[in-house]
Amino acid sequence: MFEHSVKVPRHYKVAANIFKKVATEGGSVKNLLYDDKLKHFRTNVLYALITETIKHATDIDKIFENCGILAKEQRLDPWLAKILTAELLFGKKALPGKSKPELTILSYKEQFENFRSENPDEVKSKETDKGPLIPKQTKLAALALANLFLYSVAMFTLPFIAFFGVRHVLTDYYPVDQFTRNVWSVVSAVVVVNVIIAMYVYKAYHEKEYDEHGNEIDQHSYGPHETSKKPRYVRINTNLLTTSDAIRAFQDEGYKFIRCTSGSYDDYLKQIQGLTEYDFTQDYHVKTMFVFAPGTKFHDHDLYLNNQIILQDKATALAVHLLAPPSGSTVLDMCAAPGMKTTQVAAYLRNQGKVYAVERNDQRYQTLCQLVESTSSKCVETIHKDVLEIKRGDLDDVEYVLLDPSCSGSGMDFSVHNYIEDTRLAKLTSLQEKFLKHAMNAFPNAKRIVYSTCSIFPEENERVVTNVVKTSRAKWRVQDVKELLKNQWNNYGSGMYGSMGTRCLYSRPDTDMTTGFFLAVLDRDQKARDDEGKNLNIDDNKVKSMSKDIPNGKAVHEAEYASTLDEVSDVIVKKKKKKERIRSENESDIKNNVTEIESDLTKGDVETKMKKKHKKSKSKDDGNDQEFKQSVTEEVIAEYHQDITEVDRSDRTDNIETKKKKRKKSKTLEHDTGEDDNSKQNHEPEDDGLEEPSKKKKKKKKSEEESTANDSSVSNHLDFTEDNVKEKKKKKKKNHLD
Ligand SMILES: C[S@@+](CC[C@H](N)C(=O)[O-])C[C@H]1O[C@@H](n2cnc3c(N)ncnc32)[C@H](O)[C@@H]1O
Repeated sequence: MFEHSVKVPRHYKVAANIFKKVATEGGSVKNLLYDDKLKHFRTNVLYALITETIKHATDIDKIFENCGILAKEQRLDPWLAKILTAELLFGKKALPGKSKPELTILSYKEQFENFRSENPDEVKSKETDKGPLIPKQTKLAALALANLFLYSVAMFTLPFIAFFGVRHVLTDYYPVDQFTRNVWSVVSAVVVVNVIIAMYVYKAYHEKEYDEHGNEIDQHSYGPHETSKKPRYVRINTNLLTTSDAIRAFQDEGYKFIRCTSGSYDDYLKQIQGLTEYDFTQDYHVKTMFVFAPGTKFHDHDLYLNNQIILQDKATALAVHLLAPPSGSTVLDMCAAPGMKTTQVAAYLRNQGKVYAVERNDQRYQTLCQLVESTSSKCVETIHKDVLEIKRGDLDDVEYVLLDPSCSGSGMDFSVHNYIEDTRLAKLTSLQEKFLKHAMNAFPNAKRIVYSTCSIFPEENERVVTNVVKTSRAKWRVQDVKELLKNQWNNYGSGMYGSMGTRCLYSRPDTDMTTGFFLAVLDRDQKARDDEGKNLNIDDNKVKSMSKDIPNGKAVHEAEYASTLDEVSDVIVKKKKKKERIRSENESDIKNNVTEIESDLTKGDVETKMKKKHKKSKSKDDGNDQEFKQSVTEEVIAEYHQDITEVDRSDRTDNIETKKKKRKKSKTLEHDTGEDDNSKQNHEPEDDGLEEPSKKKKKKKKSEEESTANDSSVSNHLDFTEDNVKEKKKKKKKNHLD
């Protein structure tokens, strides 16, 4: 049954019109295809279809005559009928749609076939299917050899001609000595040799690439470092176009939609390797993404120019796929420009919710804004800022974090980036760790972080993740992507970094047919989140007010704190004991112990201890030696702060010494500034944060101050405790005066 509403694919109609013009008015197919109206059609597909029809026109006429199809099917356009028949019998051997003309031709298929087999002499088309006498590749090879021959002839003749020519001219026309004559002759020969070499190099540089079938590979349709094997991935911007409309539009242009027939990722990989230039299929994981044959052009395509489709690699799209923020949620893209993932998140959220897209670099920020605007990513709020300056309390509503920091880009083309200086790599990894720590600490309601890079160096990947997660006091867990992708993936992180490494994903050009990419999914431990929430309720405002009074979490120098000396010392002793106990326990218990330690410093405990110590100190303070009291207070408070920091550090499973060394090293490296990295996703230079020393020094100082004040929950806790101590002291002083 045909459906009246189903239209004939547009490229068949266009082909029929051109075929009719060529047949009735004359003219060349190529010229007729150079029509601006056809710019978004795949002209090579149209060309192939029309020439195939012309080639078999006599055979088709005979077949039609024999079947009487045109007499029986009065409403069937004969030109279209011939195009469709050529496609069915000599082209793709199938008709994709369910339009009336297609179904009519299909209903005659058997008769057509019978006639062909019964009249092999009349219909010779099968033989002509064998293709040209000399294959395209052979022609190309012959051309290349001829070129080479030409250059070698030039190389062995022209320098001699130059040498003897100049010598002859100088001898006959210019009275110069023999030495000068020889010099000029040799110079001219050398110049000619170099000119020939330069021409050869220039030609080689601009040489077109051909695939194994001899078809030209369009180098502009790939990214700067993409290999010819990589398919063309097209993401549908579902803010502007539905996937079903996209499928229809591609079909209208002559592409055949190939459905993935089996349930496994491996079968899908086999399938996409066999895609012809006429086919496309849906990506196995990201359902809003379609896969076309390598080299498929889209840069002039209307859908691309209208931002309805985005040319984005599949691997990078996995980051958002695995972040999986539900519609309505709040997402932070920490390093957003040019905005591929930002706009993908917006589409994923169906523009419901919020996406904060942060970018530091001026120019890249402009690009980000443009892409956000043009893709109609309405739920995105762009923020032009260094993301490390966004502090706890600034974006507390963030639930999902996308962290795609600057990296070496080694995944874009291994051959180009397989060498990276150790110092540069160290600088990058130090920054990447800093970003990840910040993602973990500055957004109290964040549930999931996806950390990704387009690097294939484990130092920027598994090592960053394991180093940082180990210090997160069991608050964050690396999720197993194998489970998340239901076992339908093949490349994972290295076991060298333990199970955390193997839970991460790699996407590899040779096996996954994408750019090289890494990603890790980190989920906040639910219990830690609840605890954090409680802490936040208590001290959120206090932290803010204290941060003004107590810059950088340093000790407070108030004289009235004197009488808390002993009390604070008690706390320190207790904390030291706990610290020892924590060290001896295994990793899974660390969280509970830390909570225990923290509870030692809660308001109630401190209050009770203060009351006790107040009595003691009152008797000691009878001498009213305020100066002495003040200096000792300062000493003890400083000791108290140092101790808390120590406990915090020792709680971590990392070796504290190594960590200190690392910190020291990374600080030095930050001062050793490096040049800006070049973005692989955009032509603008990517701000990788490795900038000049003077700027960096200032920024480093600033960010150190901020990170001390904001980075860890311990410093919040510290502020909170100090706040209570201060309050208690005020009360105590008041009582004392009374
Ligand atoms: C790998 S690119 C991000 C690509 C982006 N996620 C996408 O999919 O289109 C890294 C970006 O982070 C930006 N960046 C580097 N340091 C930053 C910082 N401290 N704050 C905000 N953005 C930063 C760089 O300028 C660069 O644009």
